[in-house]
Amino acid sequence: METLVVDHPLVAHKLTTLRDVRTDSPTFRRLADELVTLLAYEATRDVRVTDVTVDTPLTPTHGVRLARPAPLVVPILRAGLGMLDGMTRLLPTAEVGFLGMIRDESTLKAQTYATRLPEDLSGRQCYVLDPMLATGGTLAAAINFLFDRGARDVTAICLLAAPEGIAYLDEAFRGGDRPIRVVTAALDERLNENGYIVPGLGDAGDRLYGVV
Ligand SMILES: O=P(O)(O)OC[C@H]1O[C@H](OP(=O)(O)OP(=O)(O)O)[C@H](O)[C@@H]1O
Ligand SMILES: O=c1cc[nH]c(=O)[nH]1
Ligand SMILES: [Mg+2]
Repeated sequence: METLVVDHPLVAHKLTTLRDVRTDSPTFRRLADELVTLLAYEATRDVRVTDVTVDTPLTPTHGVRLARPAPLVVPILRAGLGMLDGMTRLLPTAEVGFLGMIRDESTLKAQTYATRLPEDLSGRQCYVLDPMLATGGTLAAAINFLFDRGARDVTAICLLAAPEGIAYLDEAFRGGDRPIRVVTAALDERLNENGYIVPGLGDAGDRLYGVV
């Protein structure tokens, strides 16, 4: 598994305000949206393209367009929804599938409450969106859903990741024949006793959408 921590002053600047406990929901939503676009620029570095010819006003020239089938973007509800617009702005031809997952806060195990994905993902490049990679249980389950349907490779875009979650994914998918990448704005210190990322930013879903 490959992990890329995007090292860029604009990313660090926006992440600092995102972490700030005084940042309100509207600002948090805007920053999450902006951050995902910056992370997506790096995350899509290997997106498949096909060669084309295009006519400029002066002459035909070579170019590329996104290959078919189009990539699939999969936000993990609820918090991952806050990253969808920022991603599709960069990849407008992508299709979108949905996974609804919630972590049981006493066992820290992920439960799936909604699945809306294409049946056949053979050969598809997939981009999973979830702001928080904590224990890694949620993302591992999501990646298994995609691989079970034939996805070719999976890139997860996370605003924050914990070392424990990276290690869990590395172990869970070791020796697999399909690539996995995690692109994140920061690799934080650790998980606390409640499974929250430290220093983190708290509960991403609650900060985006309120406590429900
Ligand atoms: O790596 P893990 O330990 O599995 O934890 C990470 C998950 O926890 C959060 O979702 P949550 O369960 O709070 O659901 P929500 O998006 O509805 O708030 C987060 O958005 C991830 O999906
Ligand atoms: O720190 C964390 C861990 C899991 N989910 C969150 O929203 N935040
Ligand atoms: Mg939550």
